[in-house]
Amino acid sequence: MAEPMILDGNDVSKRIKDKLALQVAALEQKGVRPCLATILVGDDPASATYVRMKGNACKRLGIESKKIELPKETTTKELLAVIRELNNDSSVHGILLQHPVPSQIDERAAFDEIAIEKDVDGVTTLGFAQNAFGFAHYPSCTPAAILAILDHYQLPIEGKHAVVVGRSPILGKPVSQMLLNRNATVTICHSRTENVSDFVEKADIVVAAVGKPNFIQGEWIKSGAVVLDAGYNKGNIGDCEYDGCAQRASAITPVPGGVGPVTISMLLKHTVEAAERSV
Ligand SMILES: Nc1nc2c(c(=O)[nH]1)N[C@@H](CN(C=O)c1ccc(C(=O)N[C@@H](CCC(=O)O)C(=O)O)cc1)CN2
Repeated sequence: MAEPMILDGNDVSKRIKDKLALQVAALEQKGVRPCLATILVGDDPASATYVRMKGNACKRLGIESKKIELPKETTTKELLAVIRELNNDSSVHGILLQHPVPSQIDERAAFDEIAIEKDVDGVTTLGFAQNAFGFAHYPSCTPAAILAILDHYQLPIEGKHAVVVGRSPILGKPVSQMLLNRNATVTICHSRTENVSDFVEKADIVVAAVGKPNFIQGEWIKSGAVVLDAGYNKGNIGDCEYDGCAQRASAITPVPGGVGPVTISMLLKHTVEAAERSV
């Protein structure tokens, strides 16, 4: 197989941010500065890194970021009160609660406390349902990034067999719905699927969203398939065994530099759009 096309997330991300810079400047003319509130609960170092990356990306684009850090003992009740306060703060356009939260917190209740118009991370039950019907303003950011990469490289979705490995509420499930809404035939594999390789072998588009380093093996990949690796495992290792998958794929996202940077750009994009809608 010829060398695959490398789907360059840093390039896609830069193009998105270049457009956003113009939108931010236009908002400034109207006296509006987009503002994203980030909530980090506890001291998980990876989560702290991702929140910092989001804050830095906001700063570079002229988006305000309001950083809220809560101790790991925070209760659900306390977290809900913080979210309610942000919902009522008209200077805040988007709210991001970093996942995962400590185990004593009811994460679903916390996500669902976010007002739909500020759910720029696409985590509420209502946002999820709107996404399933195909009219969400803000689909969750990694699924949106995967679609943005496919579209940027004009890789066809309609009629293709997409196999999504993983069924998490902010990644596997919503990306499956988005691919279905774009007329792909979608198969979802998960932790109880027997012989995952039997399904991946038939895929034209593979979305790896398992959370297990190097889980998807090169020999599972059909020749010419498009591989999107949404894994962000420790040590910047994706869910796909890259070298093996790249030997068979026609196009593939690297880790790092693939889906990750576009995920952050999607969060910025949604925040700017929320600010535009607030005017
Ligand atoms: N509320 C949310 N929580 C989490 C989400 C999310 O979308 N919303 N996603 C993941 C982690 N994540 C963002 O939060 C994330 C992970 C990795 C990257 C990224 O750009 N990675 C870089 C490499 C990073 C590095 O250099 O250290 C890359 O792939 O190039 C972005 C976002 C879990 N939680």
